[in-house]
Amino acid sequence: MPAIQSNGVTKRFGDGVVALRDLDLTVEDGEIYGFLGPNGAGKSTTINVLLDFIRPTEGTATVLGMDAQRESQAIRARTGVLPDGYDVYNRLTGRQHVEFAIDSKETDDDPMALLERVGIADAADRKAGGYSKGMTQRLVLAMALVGEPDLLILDEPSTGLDPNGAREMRDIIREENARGATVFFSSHILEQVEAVCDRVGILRAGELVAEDSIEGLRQSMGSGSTLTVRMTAVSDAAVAAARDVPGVTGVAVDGDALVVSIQDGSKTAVLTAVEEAGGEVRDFSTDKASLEELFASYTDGDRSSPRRDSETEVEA
Ligand SMILES: Nc1ncnc2c1ncn2[C@@H]1O[C@H](COP(=O)(O)OP(=O)(O)OP(=O)(O)O)[C@@H](O)[C@H]1O
Repeated sequence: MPAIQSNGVTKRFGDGVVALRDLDLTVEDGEIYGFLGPNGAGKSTTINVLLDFIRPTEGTATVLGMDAQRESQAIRARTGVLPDGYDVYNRLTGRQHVEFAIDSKETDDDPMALLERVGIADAADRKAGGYSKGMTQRLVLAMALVGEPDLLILDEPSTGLDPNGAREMRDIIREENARGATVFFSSHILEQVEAVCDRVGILRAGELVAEDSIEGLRQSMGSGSTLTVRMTAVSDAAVAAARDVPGVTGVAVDGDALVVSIQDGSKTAVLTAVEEAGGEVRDFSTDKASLEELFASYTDGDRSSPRRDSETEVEA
């Protein structure tokens, strides 16, 4: 049974904004799934539908095998949520926030142990209204961890965190997953996703445009990698030989180096061809398509504007 499944979910807001368009999403039990997309792609809207904070215009979703609309309370009892822009209670302390979550979920967690885990134990008895952005994010994470949830849904979990905080967040995601939790998190910070995810889905203007492992996405994009071959001297014969290798999509000369765009698997063939053409290879290196390029290739040209259509529905 998948941990999350959406079937043809469409969400229209007023003004004809189509935030989600026929979204079919499957997150398997036990995986860490990164939900990527530029601003306005529909990530938070998806999460809000899964948690029944908003209702889809069309389609259905299940979470932990339960209907997202009809069984939302039972879902939330087994899910830890870090929502986008959670408002803390200014006059309650961090410890009181966690105690509140423990009472709501009727668990026997130790609030201090949770605050320790997210790195804000020393601020436990300060009012949360005085917390910095990153401290607030850590506090909300501590609340999400209450009760060892089966599923963690984290909306942009690294927002406001310094590099140490972002690393600690990744560690916690891995620990929770090792304990058995499924983790679904949204992000536009690509390194976060690459570092921890089993699979990623890329959302663009409310549609899932790609879904795979990072490695799988790289391969399917077909941009392969760039092979830089440093030579004693670059000859026309070496350039021609490299160009003739199947899988080579481009060859440029940069000083004493050949810069060859290749599909995965063509590297050895290029080196052999260059040497057979009389070239002397001093050394070589490969650069994979960067994650930034990968992301841009799926989302370019539509950073913020969702599609619009003529049908409108005003959100209650
Ligand atoms: N309550 C609402 N009323 C009207 N439009 C909305 C509402 N909530 C979201 N939208 C619109 O739906 C689209 C998707 O927004 P959403 O917040 O889901 O994107 P996101 O991928 O989470 O973006 P970000 O990375 O900026 O948080 C946007 O165009 C947004 O303006």
